[in-house]
Amino acid sequence: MTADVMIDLQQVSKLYRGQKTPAVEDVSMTIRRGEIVVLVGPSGCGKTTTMKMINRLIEPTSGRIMVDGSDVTSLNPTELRRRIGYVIQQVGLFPHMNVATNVGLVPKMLGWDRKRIDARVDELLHLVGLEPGQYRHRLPRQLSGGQQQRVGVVRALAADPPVMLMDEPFGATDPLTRDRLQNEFLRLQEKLQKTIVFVTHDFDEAIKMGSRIAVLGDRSSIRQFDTPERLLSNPADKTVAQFIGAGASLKQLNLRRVDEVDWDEAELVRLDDSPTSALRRLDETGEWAVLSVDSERRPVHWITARDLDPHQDNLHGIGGPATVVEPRATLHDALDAMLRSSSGAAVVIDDAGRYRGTVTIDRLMRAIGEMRETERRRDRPVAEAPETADGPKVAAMPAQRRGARSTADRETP
Ligand SMILES: Nc1ncnc2c1ncn2[C@@H]1O[C@H](COP(=O)(O)OP(=O)(O)OP(=O)(O)O)[C@@H](O)[C@H]1O
Repeated sequence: MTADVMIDLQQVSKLYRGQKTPAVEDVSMTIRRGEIVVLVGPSGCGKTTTMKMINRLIEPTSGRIMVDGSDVTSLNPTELRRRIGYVIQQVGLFPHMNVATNVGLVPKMLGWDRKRIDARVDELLHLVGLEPGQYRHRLPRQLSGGQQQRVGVVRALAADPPVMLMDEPFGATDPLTRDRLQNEFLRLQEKLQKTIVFVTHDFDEAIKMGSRIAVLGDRSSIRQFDTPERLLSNPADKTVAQFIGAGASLKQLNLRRVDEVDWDEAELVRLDDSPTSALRRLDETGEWAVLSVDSERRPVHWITARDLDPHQDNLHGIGGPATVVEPRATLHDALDAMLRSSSGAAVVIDDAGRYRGTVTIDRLMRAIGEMRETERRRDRPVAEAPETADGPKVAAMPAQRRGARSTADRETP
């Protein structure tokens, strides 16, 4: 096993007691350090069984699983917990324990002293935007679903394991919260560089989260194991293509992020400004709307000439809502935000919610046009589109985006 490989499944099978056919049959897969590998496939195909064999929640019937060079069957439970964090959809927080106790559970089992555990808990809560003073003593039922999920994620990170297993970790949350949690997690991952196995039913989520995606068929057979870009552009067979579904080109909106396209500047007005001055700004600039911001420069409303009444004193409560996205959100998220505000623009904000720029529908259309053009170029004969040894070049995909991803790592068995 090379140093680059973190998890190695070697001809792994699982036959549950009393069953005639195995749930997982002869699966081999290598997962590299620092990548997020997503397992997707139809219900019952064996995703969860495959994942749970990695931390021995399920014992394989045959085959071998290596994690960071050690056979998992040789590791004792404490060692397994130290090396592998685990996050599940149902969160699995203990309801009678407060947030701090839940998060500190694994460090406590590992024998850390109180002070070290407390410091680690606070550090982790900060990391996911839960102010320790406010949240460490709350019980899980005193948190929203999204907050519970955040606590579930940091609990798995508590002992800083190099490997994380995540089983539909954001599945139980509403779409908006899910988007936010996904973005937050990707931001965390940029810093933490964990090796992650992630199970989901949702192909869009797979595209968004995965450095590579394994599309599984019956008994966890690997139909294709590839980068999201290559899965979308070169599905290995009809079944994979069907699974990806229609609109592969549009799905690529899940691959590009807001900070990879140019932003525009909105005309900003302050809430205390007068409607007359806002009208003047609209006239002078020829813009269809101005954006009101509060005293912290946080966006509030898009205001058009029609919204303005010169008899009012200020701009409080005037206009339609401005929907916002973070720089690491996908263009798909940005499109969602545009549609929700019907303003034709998503406002980009920083960590503190302050205005940074806008992504307009025109920019988005241009980005889609570029993606289409890249696809067309890719489909042309070799003489026109230079190919790598392993397949066609994915020219327009920014290579710096996710460290572990490369276009030359097709691994279709
Ligand atoms: N404890 C068990 N005993 C017997 N059969 C089981 C057991 N657990 C799972 N199975 C069977 O093994 C197969 C794979 O199950 P698994 O939960 O791994 O699939 P999955 O792809 O994760 O499904 P889903 O997406 O619906 O969660 C299924 O046919 C399931 O019925």
